[in-house]
Amino acid sequence: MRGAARSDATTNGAAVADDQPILSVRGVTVGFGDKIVLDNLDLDIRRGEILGFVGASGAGKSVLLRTVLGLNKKRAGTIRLFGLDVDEASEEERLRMDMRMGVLFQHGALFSSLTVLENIQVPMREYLDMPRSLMDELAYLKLELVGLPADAAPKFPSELSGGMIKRAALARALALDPDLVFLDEPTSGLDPIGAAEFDELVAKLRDTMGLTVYMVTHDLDSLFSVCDRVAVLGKKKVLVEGTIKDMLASEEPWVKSYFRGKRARQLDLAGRT
Ligand SMILES: Nc1ncnc2c1ncn2[C@@H]1O[C@H](COP(=O)(O)OP(=O)(O)OP(=O)(O)O)[C@@H](O)[C@H]1O
Repeated sequence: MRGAARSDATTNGAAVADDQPILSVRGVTVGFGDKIVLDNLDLDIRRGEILGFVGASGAGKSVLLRTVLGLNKKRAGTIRLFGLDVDEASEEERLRMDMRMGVLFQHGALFSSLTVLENIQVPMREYLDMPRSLMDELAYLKLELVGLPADAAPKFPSELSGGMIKRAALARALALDPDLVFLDEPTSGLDPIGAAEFDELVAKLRDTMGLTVYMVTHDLDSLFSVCDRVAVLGKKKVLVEGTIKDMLASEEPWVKSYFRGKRARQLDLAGRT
């Protein structure tokens, strides 16, 4: 793991030791009506790692993400974030947890009626009470962090390329200096060069800021180039988890066809490990 390990004097009073998962999901069941989407699912994310989360379309990757973020209700199980059980957290603790997480959603990445600068400032306005000039200064720093020029600040999302939109959305996800970021299909819709550049940026941020990254992706290149570990969702659970080498060695049918199937062979990914 390349990420910077550090002990965690947290702002919510819950100390997470370096070797403890930053996110721990145990026995989580989620359903809608009589349809069970996730059944008794377990998952851990370790501090400083980039975890790639994959699975067939409709397997429930977004449902799990939304459940972790508190946007979907679970029927059973526990979710611990930063060492705290989310169900036992006080309102104030929950707020502080929220401030330590950044999210880049697959769709609706930016508010179309706000400029890039205003988009980045949305979480600042929501959670922090600071003067406008300081917010501007911080937002420009975030722009620089994600490799966007300062002249992107006054632009509206419709004036940006797909790659710039992803970067601006990442800048917004980083607005509050989170410890943990969730990226839902961050490279979808980007050309291969744009996608590779975005992957490099994510790895650089993890290395320099010690970020922990939970990345939902279908992008085999991302999985091979930046993810430390991969978790595969199937049959309503995490079917297999481990390194890319573990994925390449797995005989689980979906994992085998995904990582050693035609597309993977075309990309000659196995040769890169
Ligand atoms: N609010 C909801 N109400 C009812 N069913 C839902 C709801 N949200 C998700 N589902 C269902 O849960 C299942 C899993 O959906 P989800 O969006 O998590 O899949 P996914 O793995 O993220 O797929 P993709 O890779 O295509 O984005 C789907 O069958 C979906 O229709």
